Amino acid sequence: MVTPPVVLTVAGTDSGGGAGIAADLATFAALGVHGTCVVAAVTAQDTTAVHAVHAVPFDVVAAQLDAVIADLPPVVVKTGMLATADVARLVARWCAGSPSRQLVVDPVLRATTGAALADDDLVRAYAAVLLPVATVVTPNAAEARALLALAADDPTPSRELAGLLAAQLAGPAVVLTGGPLGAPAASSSTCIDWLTRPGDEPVAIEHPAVATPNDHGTGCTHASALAAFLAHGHDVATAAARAAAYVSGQLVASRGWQLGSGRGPIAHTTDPNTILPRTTIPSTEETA
Ligand SMILES: Nc1ncnc2c1ncn2[C@@H]1O[C@H](COP(=O)(O)OP(=O)(O)O)[C@@H](O)[C@H]1O
Ligand SMILES: Cc1ncc(COP(=O)(O)O)c(N)n1
Repeated sequence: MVTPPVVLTVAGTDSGGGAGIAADLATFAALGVHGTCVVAAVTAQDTTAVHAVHAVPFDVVAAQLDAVIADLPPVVVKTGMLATADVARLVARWCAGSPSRQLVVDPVLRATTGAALADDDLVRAYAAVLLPVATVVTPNAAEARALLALAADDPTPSRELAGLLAAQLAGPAVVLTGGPLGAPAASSSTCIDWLTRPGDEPVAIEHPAVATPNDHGTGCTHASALAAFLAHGHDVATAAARAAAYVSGQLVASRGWQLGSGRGPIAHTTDPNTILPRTTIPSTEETA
C-alpha cells in the first residue's frame, strides 16, 4: 500500500462546483495525491456569474494553515483565489520558511465569467512577495499583463509575455496558459502554454484545443494537476506538459454536458465512464 503525497490548496470556494477548492480537491483525488485545503474566500457563483464574494477572516485562514502544516505537511502547495494581500503574505512567509516544499501559484485575478476576484493590493502582493518564492507561476495572458503592470489591451504576444514575467520574477518557472483569455490559440486545433525561466527561450507546450462551452475551472484544474504531478516527483517541464494534456482530456470528457446556462464546468473525474448512466440509478419505488 502506497501512502499518497500531501498537497495543499489555498483557494476560494465556487458554489457552482466548477472552479476553486472543488476543482482542486477533485483533481488531486483523480491524480492520486491527498488533498488538503485552506479556504481563503467563499463565493456565491454559478456558471453565469459571480454573485457575491466573502473573504474568510484572516485569523480563520491562518488557523486552517496552522492545522494543516502541523499535522499533514504538504510537499506541494497550490494557490488559487486568495482574496486579500494578507493571505498572499501569509502563504509567502510560510513557504519561504519551508524551502523543501514546492509552490504552484495560479494568480487568479478574474473569473471566466468576468468578475474581478482580486484587488490592486493583492496584485502588488503577488508580484512583491508570493511569486518570488514560487516554483511555478501559471497566469493566463490577462493575468500576466496585470502582473507586469501592462495595459489590459497591450498587444505583446503570449510567448514574449511569458519571457517578460520570468525576467521580472527572476526565479520561478512561468507557464503562461493559452485558454480562452489567451486567444487566439484556443480557436485553432492546438492550444499552447508557454513554459520559460529567466534567461531561457520559451518552450511551447502544445496540446489539443477543445471547442466547448464547458471550460469553467480550467485554470484551477491545470494548476492542481501540475501540483499533483510535481508531488509525484516529475520535474516542472514534465508536470506542465502532463497537466496541459490532462486538461484537454477533461475538456473532451465534459464537451457535451449541459450543466447550467453559462460556462459549464470542466469534468473533474479522470474517467467519464465512472459516471453512472441514469438507467442504473434505482427508482424511489425500487428502493422503498
Ligand atoms: N479550449 C481549450 N482546449 C484545450 N485546452 C484548454 C482550453 N482552454 C484552456 N485550456 C488549457 O487549460 C489550462 C488552463 O488555462 P487557462 O484556461 O488559460 O487558465 P485560466 O482559467 O486561468 O484562464 C491550460 O493548459 C490551457 O492551455
Ligand atoms: C473560487 C474561484 N476560484 C477561481 C476561479 C477562476 O476560475 P475560472 O477562470 O474558470 O472562472 C473562480 N471563478 N472561482
